[in-house]
Amino acid sequence: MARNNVPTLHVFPTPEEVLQQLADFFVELATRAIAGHGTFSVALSGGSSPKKLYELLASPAYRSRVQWEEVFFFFGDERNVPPTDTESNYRMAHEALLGPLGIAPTQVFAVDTALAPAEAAQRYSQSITEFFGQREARFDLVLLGLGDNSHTASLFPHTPVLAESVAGAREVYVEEKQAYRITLTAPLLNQAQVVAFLVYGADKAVAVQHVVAGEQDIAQFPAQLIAPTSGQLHWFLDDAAASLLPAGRQ
Ligand SMILES: O=C1O[C@H](COP(=O)(O)O)[C@@H](O)[C@H](O)[C@H]1O
Repeated sequence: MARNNVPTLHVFPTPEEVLQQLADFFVELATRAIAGHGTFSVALSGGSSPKKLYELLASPAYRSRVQWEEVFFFFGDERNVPPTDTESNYRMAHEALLGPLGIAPTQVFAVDTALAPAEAAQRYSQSITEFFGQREARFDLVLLGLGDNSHTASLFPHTPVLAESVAGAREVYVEEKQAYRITLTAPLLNQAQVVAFLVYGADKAVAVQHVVAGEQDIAQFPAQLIAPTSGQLHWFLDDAAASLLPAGRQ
């Protein structure tokens, strides 16, 4: 099946340049959102790629460029581990960004992994709904990464959560990890004003090719589910990750 979801690609020679451009983009979106409606809500990605972005945002060059007390942090997905575990997405974000910036706990919405996965997901959905109140749950920014198997958030290939039609958080058992995860669903991610993927490194090139330019096969390439309903979709890539995209799309 042909696909008509055309994202804006931002491709730079090195990961350092990609990180800087995405940090600038973050500042611009935060400034605009805070000027427009007083707050900036962002769903953070986990894994290893965004750590350097978070460190950059917390660095002297960036920390004074955002009104951090108006920023509210959520997580696109979480591993079913305690927040002290080295696998925890919360722990990584806390060490690289939230802690160094001294973000107040009231501004951070973490998944409660002390609960059973289904209950943790249900409570997380509820916290998101309560945060947005009467408004549609629409993050100002969703940051996403891409696994080399084309998963994003914890939307893994061939998992039942890919068929979820309700905007919220869900638990998912990921066979290849032999573990539960909690993930925001594609309908919720797609309600965002802006979705930005951050992907760098040659080991992601095949996945980028499948997701950005391949035939649609969501079961195999779940990141193809990400197509904001009325928001914008951006991919921040380095040359290596973009190297297999057709000419003219790099
Ligand atoms: O497991 C996860 O993987 C993806 C990609 O992570 P990376 O380590 O390859 O950068 C990430 O976006 C997701 O949040 C995380 O839980």
